[in-house]
Amino acid sequence: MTKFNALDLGLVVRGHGRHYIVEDSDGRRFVCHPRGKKSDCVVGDQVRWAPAGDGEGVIEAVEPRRNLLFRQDEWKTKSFAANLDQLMVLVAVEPVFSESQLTRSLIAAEQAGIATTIALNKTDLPGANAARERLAPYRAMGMHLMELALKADPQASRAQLLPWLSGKRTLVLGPSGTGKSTLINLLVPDAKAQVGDISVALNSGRHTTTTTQWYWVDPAARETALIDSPGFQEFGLHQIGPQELPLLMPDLRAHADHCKFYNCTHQHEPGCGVREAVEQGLISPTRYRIYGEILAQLTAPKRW
Ligand SMILES: Nc1nc2c(ncn2[C@@H]2O[C@H](COP(=O)(O)OP(=O)(O)OP(=O)(O)O)[C@@H](O)[C@H]2O)c(=O)[nH]1
Ligand SMILES: [Zn+2]
Repeated sequence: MTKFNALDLGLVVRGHGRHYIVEDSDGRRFVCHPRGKKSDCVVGDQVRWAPAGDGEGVIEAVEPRRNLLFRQDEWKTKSFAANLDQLMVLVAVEPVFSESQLTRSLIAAEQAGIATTIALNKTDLPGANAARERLAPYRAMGMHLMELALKADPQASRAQLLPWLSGKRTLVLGPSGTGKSTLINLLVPDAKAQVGDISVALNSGRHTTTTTQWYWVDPAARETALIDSPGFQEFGLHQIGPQELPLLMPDLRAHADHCKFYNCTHQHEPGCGVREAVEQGLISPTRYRIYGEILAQLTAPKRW
């Protein structure tokens, strides 16, 4: 309990630098300023806030988060969103996706305790089988996979997506060109309107592709949300300890307890269960290589 409990609860649906768009329980949106550093918030946060007139308000406190998905580059933390029910990592047959970025997203979600699905779009293209093969190790490690053709077969894609999304708050992450706009437009009929006038009023309409966007798939009931996060170049995982890293990769984790040394880094130690599994073809060499790359970053001295 805080002294702010008597205040209204609002949902942060967008951030614009130092101010945020907060939606009240009736779906009205207000431009809010946080009071002090303590109320720094991210999209998806529940906040205690008070109206300040003229469609504006003050955020007094951020409610405790269920989870927070973020990336941690060497010096900078970048939050995607909070209080998520699930994550969709959207990749496509074309452009060919980076397995390193995919793996990094999965590791961050695993650490944050957020259930993840990999969705493969553009399965109508001839490269679909090659993409499926690249995703086979992820399926084998127990990941949930979904196949889509958002543009080529919108009806089937919609029918597949809607029950999975229903009643949930789903963050969509994925590289540029995979079909995120197509996805939003397919499922959110008034997407443009939801990004809305407030952004324009703030003279920050230009930020709409560089800031996380909250969309209601069902604007009347407001129970199903898609959260669209802008693309990124780097996905740092500096929030993760080197020992923790293999435990966040299900395929490595399955073999890590066969190692001779309890603190095995799975790099060059004798009697390493992980390297044995790679040699036996039980762990994908690409995944193992990516593990080594991330580990090197996590154990390197900080650059000054
Ligand atoms: N063949 C095929 N093309 C698709 C499909 N879905 C989307 N595309 C195309 O892929 C391209 C990229 O789609 P967008 O929805 O703009 O992708 P985006 O991820 O929003 O890309 P950015 O705006 O760069 O972030 C467009 O030319 C789409 O028409 C599909 O199911 N099959
Ligand atoms: Zn080992």
